[in-house]
Order: sequence, then C-alpha cells, then structure tokens
Amino acid sequence: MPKSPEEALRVTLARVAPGTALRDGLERILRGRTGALIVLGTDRVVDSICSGGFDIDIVFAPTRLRELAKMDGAILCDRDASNILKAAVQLVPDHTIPTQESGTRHRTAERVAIQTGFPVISVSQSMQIIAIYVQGIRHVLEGSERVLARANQALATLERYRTRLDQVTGSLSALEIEAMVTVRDVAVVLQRQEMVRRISEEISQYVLELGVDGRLLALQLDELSAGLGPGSDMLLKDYSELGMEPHEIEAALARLQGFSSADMIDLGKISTVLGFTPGTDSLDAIVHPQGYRLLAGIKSVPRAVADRLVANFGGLQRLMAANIDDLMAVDGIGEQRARTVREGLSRIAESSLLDRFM
Ligand SMILES: Nc1ncnc2c1ncn2[C@@H]1O[C@H](COP(=O)(O)OP(=O)(O)OP(=O)(O)O)[C@@H](O)[C@H]1O
Repeated sequence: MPKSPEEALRVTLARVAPGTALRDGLERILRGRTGALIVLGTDRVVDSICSGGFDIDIVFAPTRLRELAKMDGAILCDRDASNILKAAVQLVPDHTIPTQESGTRHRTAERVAIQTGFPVISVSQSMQIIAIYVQGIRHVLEGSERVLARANQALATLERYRTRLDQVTGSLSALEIEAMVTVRDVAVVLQRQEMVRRISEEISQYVLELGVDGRLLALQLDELSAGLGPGSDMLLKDYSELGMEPHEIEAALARLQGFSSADMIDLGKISTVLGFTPGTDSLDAIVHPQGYRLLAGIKSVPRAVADRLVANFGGLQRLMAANIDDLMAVDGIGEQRARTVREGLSRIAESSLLDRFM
C-alpha cells in the first residue's frame, strides 16, 4: 500500500537518524564543507531522469559517501542506503513541477522527491544544513541537542495532558455508574484522548529522529503512555448515536484526527464525531453508555464476550443490575466468567465512586 507523506517521512527519519551509517556519512560531508544530492531508491522513473554519471554498486560506507560527494552531480543509493549504486549523475526532473526552493541543488531535490516518490537528501554547501525531501515535505535535520530540547517540552506537555485525561476519564466512569453522563462529558474525554494521541505521536517522531540519542526519550514516552486504558474507539461504540459499524468507527476517528487546533477546543464539533448535531442536540443532554468501555477495563473479559453481554443487556445500567444468574443466562458465559464480570463491574463502581467523593 502506498505510504502517506507523513509515514514516508517517519521511515526516512529513522534511516538518517544519529547512529546510522547514512547519518555519519552526511555529517562527514557537512564537516568537510562540501554539499551533496542523494536519492534513496531507484526504479524506471529514476532511470528516466538520470543523465551521465557512472555505475558503481558498492556497499555503503560513510567514508565512500563523503568521497563521492566531492564530485559534481547526484549520488543514487538503494532504498535503505545499504549500497551506493551510481555517482556524479545529472538529474533532470520535470521542470513544470512547482518548487519553493532556490538554488539548483535544492530545487532538483524537491522535484525529484515529488516525481519519483523516493526520499531525496540535500546537503547544502552554502547553508550548512541537511534537508530531506519526502514527496511534498521538506524537513531540515537538526542536531540532537535542539531536537531533545523540543522533545522535552513535548514530554512535559504530555504529562499535563495525561493527568487531565485520567481525571476526566475517572469522572466519566463515575457518571456512567450514576447514569448521569452528558454529551459534554463524553466529548471532553474524546478531546483529551485525541490531544494525548497527538502529542505522543509528535514525541514518537522525535524518538525516530534522535536514533541512538533518543533511547531515554523512548523510555519516558513508554512510561507516560502506560495504562492508558480503552481508547476512543470504545467511547464511540458506547455512545455513537446510531451504533457504528467498525469501519464507521474508523472513519469517525480519522475525522477526529483531521480536526484543526481550533476544532479541538470546540466540544460541539467534537460531539459530531459521535453523530450528534450541535444546535439540535444539546451538549447537556443525558446519554447512556452501552458498557463496552467499562467491560474492556476488566482484563479477563475477551472482546467477543463483552459484545455478547452488551447485546443481551442493552446498556450499562442493566448490566450493572444483573446478578450472577442473569449473567450466566448469556450464551457462552459460565459461572466463573459471570463472577469475573460481576466482581469486575463492582470493583470499577466502588473505585469510581471513591475517587469522586474522596
Ligand atoms: N540537477 C542536478 N543534478 C545533479 N546534481 C546537481 C543538480 N543541480 C545541482 N546539483 C549539484 O549541486 C551543486 C551545487 O549547485 P548550486 O550551487 O546551483 O546549488 P545550490 O542549491 O545553491 O546549493 P548549495 O546550497 O549547496 O550551495 C552542483 O555543483 C551539483 O553538484
């Protein structure tokens, strides 16, 4: 499947991260105050825009890259930069492809990346920067210290967002048990989950970009992401107006992920993901969960069993009121599992209410 530009950028960032041979080669070129134009990948399209140069096909080594970069023209490597295939190549991309760059090296890099779909790296001799071009995206590589400074700020933000998410999720659980949930309460949790997802994704990109320098950051990200509990898909299953099919949930989540920062502070807009219409449906209207999210919080209840329980009882309140015999009447639920569900739900109820009133 073709990758989105953002995914392709992430793959390329990992390929040029500190600790890789490619990054070592690029740093050598930068220190040697020469420039370079490097294409990562070849196919018929790349061949069709290559002129001159010579075939070498040797195993990649940082020193080889540095030496070949002393010559005029571009260097072609294979996708994962394990081999250097050609050097001193003149690239002739389609000149009608629009480019924002000035300078022939960078204009060529941007056009070749767009025309071929392969990542192109330019090392600028005059500006002393390494830039990667992936489809339509340009990304300038920075030193690990600067990336780490930004990553640490993002980590602090994630920590704050996580605390707030835990608070609103806890209070949603308590409201669910008291049957007092409003559309607003659900929208706030969706909003907070999405904000945590966005900042975590940003930090994951820093981890990739930092390579060997990002190990500690990766551990911190893991720690802050641990125990996040059921995700936004469970909220949609619980509260969507008409009951959504899995593909509809996926589409609704994709829409949420596409919301702008301004949309993200508008709870009315967020409630549309659940199928509510702002203006017609009040954010203060009471809504009732199916119970999927709380059931997903009980570890030993598989998803298929949770689905059967919800289908049978048709809502969390009736599920909470069910005794062991009622639960055992559901197809495929024996005494052991019925007890697990009963005890799990009681435990959630007690701890949610305790959290709320302590
Ligand atoms: N179409 C191309 N194909 C291959 N190599 C190219 C191409 N265009 C530029 N280069 C390489 O880039 C070098 C620098 O070109 P130029 O000074 O015009 O670019 P620039 O964008 O100003 O680069 P820099 O920022 O490194 O100064 C050329 O000497 C050549 O090696």
